[in-house]
Amino acid sequence: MQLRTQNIAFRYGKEPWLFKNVNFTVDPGEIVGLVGPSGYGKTTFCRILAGYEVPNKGSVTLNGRPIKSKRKGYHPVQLVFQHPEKAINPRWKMGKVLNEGWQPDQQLLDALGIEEEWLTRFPNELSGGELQRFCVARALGPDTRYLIADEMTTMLDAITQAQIWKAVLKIAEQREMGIIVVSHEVNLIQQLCHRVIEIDHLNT
Ligand SMILES: Nc1ncnc2c1ncn2[C@@H]1O[C@H](COP(=O)(O)OP(=O)(O)OP(=O)(O)O)[C@@H](O)[C@H]1O
Repeated sequence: MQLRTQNIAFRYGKEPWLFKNVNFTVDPGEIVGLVGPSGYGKTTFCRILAGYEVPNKGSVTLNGRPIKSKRKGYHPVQLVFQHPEKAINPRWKMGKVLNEGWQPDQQLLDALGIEEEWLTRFPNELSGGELQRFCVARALGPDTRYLIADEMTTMLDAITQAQIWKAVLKIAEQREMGIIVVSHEVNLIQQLCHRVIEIDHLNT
């Protein structure tokens, strides 16, 4: 199930083009780094892959079929970004947040260090790192074929970062899930990725 963009171009409204003619592929089980200066469109590109934005031109396909919009059911390309507090309904208790798209099993909760007592709390009663574990669990449903980690662990301490990546990599290997890692942390990218693409080079 290859994830592929063909000749995609995108701009916000009448702003200048952020990118044009982008051809990009990720294979199942592959871990690809996406790096580049701030403001060059990495997050926007990820949002297109995950169906949150529609490109002005070109197509995004999974296994040769056009990818559906985020609004229509569980999306096979899941995006986890830097700010979990913006991705979680503040009025829901964490148990409900966790089971929004699927029901993660105890093994995954343990691997991500999610504690039972957190499930009855509201999001504002947890730390950013604790909340991010829920966002990761939520994104790892059985129908996830690709995970996009957009600065996913940037705000976390080294131990939490390692714990989360260990759990994610194990699942990715078991399921042949592809991962796109966006990060400004060179060490993290070097450690995790099979290949690295610079956003500048997406256009060439
Ligand atoms: N909703 C929006 N409407 C208009 N312009 C936007 C919108 N979202 C982002 N932009 C602009 O598009 C450009 C690319 O933003 P994007 O967040 O994709 O970059 P990035 O490479 O991920 O940056 P960073 O590394 O800082 O996260 C920026 O100039 C940004 O200001």
